[in-house]
Amino acid sequence: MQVHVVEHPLIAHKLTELRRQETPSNIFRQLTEELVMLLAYEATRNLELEDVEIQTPVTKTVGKRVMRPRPLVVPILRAGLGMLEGMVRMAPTAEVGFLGMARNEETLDIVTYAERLPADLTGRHVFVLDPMLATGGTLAESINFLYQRNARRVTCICLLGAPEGLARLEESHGDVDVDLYLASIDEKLTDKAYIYPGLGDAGDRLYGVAE
Ligand SMILES: O=P(O)(O)OC[C@H]1O[C@H](OP(=O)(O)OP(=O)(O)O)[C@H](O)[C@@H]1O
Ligand SMILES: O=c1cc[nH]c(=O)[nH]1
Ligand SMILES: [Mg+2]
Repeated sequence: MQVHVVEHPLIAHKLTELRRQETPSNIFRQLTEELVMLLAYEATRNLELEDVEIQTPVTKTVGKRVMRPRPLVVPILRAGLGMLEGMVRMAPTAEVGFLGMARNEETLDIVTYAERLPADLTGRHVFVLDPMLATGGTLAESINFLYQRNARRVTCICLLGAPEGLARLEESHGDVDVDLYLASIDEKLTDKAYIYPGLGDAGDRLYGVAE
């Protein structure tokens, strides 16, 4: 797995505002979208291109477009949904699939409660969106799900990661080419498996308290 922490003054500034406990949901959603756009610029750097012939007002010429099959963006519900709009604005040819996963906060087990993905992902470059990589259980489970559908190239975009989660991802998925882009690797996990210093529960901060 290749890990990329994207260092940029705008990312550092926006991330600090996102972490603040007093940042309200509407601003939290806006900052999340902006951060994803900045991360997506880096995370899509290696998208493959193909030639396309076009007509400008002056002449015919050969330009570039993102190679087919189209990239697939997969937000992990709920919190990953907050990253979707920024991502598809940056990658307009992408298709979107959905995975719904929730971490049981007592056992930390992952429940997959929804899926709407193509049956065969052979040859697709898949971009997984989830703001938080804590224990790594959710992302490991998502990559495993995509692997079962024949995906072999997966780029994960997260806002925050914990060292424990990164270590867990490093151990798995030898057969999948995984790139991970993050705005920050935080210090550690708390005893309740929250990212420290973190930003709290991303899903709740985006959408309100679950249950
Ligand atoms: O690395 P892990 O330990 O698996 O934890 C990370 C997961 O926890 C959060 O989702 P949550 O389960 O809270 O669901 P939600 O998005 O619906 O709030 C977050 O968005 C990740 O998906
Ligand atoms: O810090 C954390 C850990 C898991 N999920 C979150 O939303 N936040
Ligand atoms: Mg949550």
